[in-house]
Amino acid sequence: NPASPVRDVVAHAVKISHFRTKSGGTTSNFGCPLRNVHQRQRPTDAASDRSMTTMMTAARILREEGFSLEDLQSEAVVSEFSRLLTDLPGCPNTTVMCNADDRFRSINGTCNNLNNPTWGMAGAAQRRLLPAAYDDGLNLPRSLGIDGKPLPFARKVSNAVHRGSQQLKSPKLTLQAFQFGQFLDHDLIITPLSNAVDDCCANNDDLDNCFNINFAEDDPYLARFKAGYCMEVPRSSGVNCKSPADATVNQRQQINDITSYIDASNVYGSSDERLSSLRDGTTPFLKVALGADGPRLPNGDDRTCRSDAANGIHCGLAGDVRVNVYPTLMSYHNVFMLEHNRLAQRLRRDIPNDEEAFQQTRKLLIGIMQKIVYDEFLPSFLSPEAMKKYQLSSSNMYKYDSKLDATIANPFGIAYRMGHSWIPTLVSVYTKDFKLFFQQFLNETFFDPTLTYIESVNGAPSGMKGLAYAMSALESSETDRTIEDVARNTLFVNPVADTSFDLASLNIQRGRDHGLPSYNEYRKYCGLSEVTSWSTSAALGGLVNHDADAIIKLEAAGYSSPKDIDLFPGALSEKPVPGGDLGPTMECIIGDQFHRAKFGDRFFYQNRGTGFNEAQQAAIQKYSLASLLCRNYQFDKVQFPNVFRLADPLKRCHDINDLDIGPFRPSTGGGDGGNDGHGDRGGGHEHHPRRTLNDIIDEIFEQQE
Ligand code: HEM
Ligand SMILES: [Ca+2]
Repeated sequence: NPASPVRDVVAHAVKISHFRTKSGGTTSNFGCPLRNVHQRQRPTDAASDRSMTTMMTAARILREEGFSLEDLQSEAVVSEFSRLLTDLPGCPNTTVMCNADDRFRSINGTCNNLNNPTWGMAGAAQRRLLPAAYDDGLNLPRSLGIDGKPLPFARKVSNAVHRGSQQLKSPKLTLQAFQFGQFLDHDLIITPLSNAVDDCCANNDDLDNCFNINFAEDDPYLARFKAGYCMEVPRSSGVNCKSPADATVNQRQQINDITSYIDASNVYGSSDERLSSLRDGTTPFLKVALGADGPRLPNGDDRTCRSDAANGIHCGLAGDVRVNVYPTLMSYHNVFMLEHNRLAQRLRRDIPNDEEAFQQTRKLLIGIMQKIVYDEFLPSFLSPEAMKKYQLSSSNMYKYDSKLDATIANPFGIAYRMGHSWIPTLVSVYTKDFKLFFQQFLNETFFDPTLTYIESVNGAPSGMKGLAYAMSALESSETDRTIEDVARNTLFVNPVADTSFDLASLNIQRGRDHGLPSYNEYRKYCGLSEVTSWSTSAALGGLVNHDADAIIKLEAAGYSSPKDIDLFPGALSEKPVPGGDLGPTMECIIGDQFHRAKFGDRFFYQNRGTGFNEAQQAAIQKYSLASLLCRNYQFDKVQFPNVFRLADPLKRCHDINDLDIGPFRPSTGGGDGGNDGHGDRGGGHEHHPRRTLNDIIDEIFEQQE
């Protein structure tokens, strides 16, 4: 009877675990660079991570004692774990109560799907497309190939596949695509890291919590990565759950800490607490700080970036915790926050109730974000075939499908890192007429908001705006398997500690950490041919999706079988689908996720009941990111209608219409005549005798124009 030794065994494991992790828990800023990126949102997480470790240790002991994987799924074992380990992170429970009449989406994504209220919520386990391929079937990272030989080191794959000619420019995409791409990612997913141990390099063998990238040989490109160097990689936090792909097995699943819907959670946060830290009291506005060049993102905790408070350089605060990672990302957070306040200023005149005005503004901004994603961003790099297959264009008929789970797919979190290929070598600040003002190596600016503080004096652009001008003046890096050395060799470089990171290696390692099966398995999942041979003739014959060079590089990476290739390097090496920038496996994983984020979102802007009516939809569809940038950052001219497309002509902002706010007014439903882009700014105080900080800032803003 497998139940009888359970108590003893689990108790034993608990003891071992407490001994091992007694020092764990707190994270200090700039200790572990990756923890700074993936900052946790809940204070109790370290305890949950330790309980998870205990459970996994106990599971291993049980297996050594002859328990099968199936025994471990038994009610007796599962309930004993939950009894002893009160902090054991649970799978999302399904007892959330919903009100079907709620007019606005919840802040944490619950109750979007009324039959499955936890779908897409913040804190949900990521959705698997295929059963996990953990070494032990439960928890340990995928480290072995199909013949049982170890997979090549992630860094070795990175050197062979992702290193290449630097600074090749995309012939199609402006740098706006790169930055909006990351900003959008930060609306969709953040995978929290295990906090069970503080120092992963000192706990290299603790595979429950750490999966460092180790070097057994001299690295050919950087002395820093010498034999024995440990690139510190905490594992993603685990929850012990069943996945939809393999509903019979409880196994380690990864979490998404933010809402999976495109709901501007990067602007508003994914919890009430975060929203209330961002909102200006109970007014319809978001908080701002008063910068030298007008309102800007409010100040956050100065320990969350390389701040310099003595010189007025502060970290920013936004809906997503990664706002400070990189200055142009911050510039995007900033412009969407400003847009919220601009729209709120216009809407509040007709909506006297502050809460209603806030929610209506939020809903409108989300609609605008969705329009930009589906009609501007995705078609700038997905093939027409994928756009059609996944019905991504707003011109497709819309019908909400309550059977579609929009929860982020685990492999999407790896595949969508294709945007790392767009990362440029330099971060630039340009003037309004697209002349270079300042340039710096991108990796020198990580976690450093200084560039956003450049003041607009003596011909200088303001920092937030100048970063945005540069993104229209420049190209993204070419969409290919090459990742610039600023991210591949010197990501988060620390010359004092003599440490550095490689983003490509991390993407590969993270896929193995999550137990993602090989690239070949995803090809099969997507209905594509298998990768069966290294021979270039076979690659060119049977595998028309590969360029010959790619297959040689993948072989040189040291995989013993082509069936072992990891998802990220394999899918990023594919030959693009005609008319698009990505190969068929990327398009399959990314296309399906965006299909779900559209048709599986009950509050999608095109869903008439809960979204917008026809006139409102039409107004949103006429608006554009180009116009939004014009209004808030006072561009002179910008690519129009699609800022992501290099080929689109530069149009003067003066000639680009503002959003027609008329259809969003509750009573009139008529046009507002505000299409000159200026007409609707002033005089918004009649209905609101109390002047908010935003009113004052707005006045300053208007005086400057
Ligand atoms: C300055 C540019 C960028 C830097 C420095 C950067 C850095 C990072 C880092 C350090 C991680 C975590 C890696 C790990 O621990 O596994 C990450 C994750 C990720 N990145 Fe980037 N990235 C950048 C741009 C982009 C872009 C342009 C995109 C997409 C268009 C993107 C998509 C993603 C995605 C989807 C993840 C996974 C997020 C999660 O699950 O938590 N990133 N990035
Ligand atoms: Ca979201």
